Amino acid sequence: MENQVVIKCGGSTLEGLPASFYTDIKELQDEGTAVTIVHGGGPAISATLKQMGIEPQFVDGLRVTDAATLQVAQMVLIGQTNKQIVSRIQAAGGRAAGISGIDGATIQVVQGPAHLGFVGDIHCVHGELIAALGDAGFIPVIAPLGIDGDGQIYNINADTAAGAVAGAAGTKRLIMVTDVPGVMQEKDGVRQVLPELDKEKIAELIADGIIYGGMIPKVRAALDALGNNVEEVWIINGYEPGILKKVAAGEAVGTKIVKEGKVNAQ
Ligand SMILES: Nc1ncnc2c1ncn2[C@@H]1O[C@H](COP(=O)(O)OP(=O)(O)O)[C@@H](O)[C@H]1O
Ligand SMILES: CC(=O)N[C@@H](CCC(=O)OP(=O)(O)O)C(=O)O
Repeated sequence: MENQVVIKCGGSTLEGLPASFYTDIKELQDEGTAVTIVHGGGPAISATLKQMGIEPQFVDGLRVTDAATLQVAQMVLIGQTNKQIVSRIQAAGGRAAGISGIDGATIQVVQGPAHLGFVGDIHCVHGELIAALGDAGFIPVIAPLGIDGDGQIYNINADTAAGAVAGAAGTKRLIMVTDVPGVMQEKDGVRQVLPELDKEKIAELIADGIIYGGMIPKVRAALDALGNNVEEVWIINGYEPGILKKVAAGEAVGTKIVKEGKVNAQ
């Protein structure tokens, strides 16, 4: 299909996404857009870790992943979150198939920085399994785990995974669905959405602590995707009814991440 979109569903939103969100995904597919979903599940992983008496730890929005944490991440991402999304798309009348980046070595990684433990740096994306599912009429739903050349499994931030999948597939649009209306900054005492951001502005906002935590991997993955020929990256709020259709129609919603020097005056 000509028209491709990767939609990253953040774990922050999964419990609260309206049924219409999944109907919109099905309709986009019906209208001829090849939709691939990459999902997170950070809050659910953290909740399970806490139930087990393990305190979650993050560095710049990335989870420090020891062997026990990796097991929990696999259990939650594959066993819980992935199937939740697949079942909701199917309840909306669509057909979806859940995999993780482990299957078909779809997301090939190497060990990332040692202090993060089993967190993979993406080496390459093998898109054959995603393409095969799409060609057979299924919406691929991908959990953010990867595998190295020795068969070791790694945890991957879902924003990073989505950016890499979009870049490898030559996708036009990457839509990051989260629980806030976009990247926000306080202006005149009011928190406002920044409609456009480029690399320079993002670096400034991270340095000033205005972009922090889980928003850091999101904006970094957005910039990486633009560097890999993805044309448009959006950060939007999944709770807003009809938001996917608004993006598809080119309406100005959320924050659009643009290539360096292309930011419009605000
Ligand atoms: N400048 C910012 N504007 C909006 N949200 C921000 C900003 N900086 C950090 N955040 C945080 O990033 C969160 C979204 O990232 P994350 O929790 O990882 O969500 P997701 O699970 O959707 O990936 C927001 O809920 C907010 O707490
Ligand atoms: C390495 C790393 O941070 N992995 C993430 C994977 C899930 C994720 O990214 O979920 P969200 O999109 O909901 O944040 C984690 O363990 O939380």
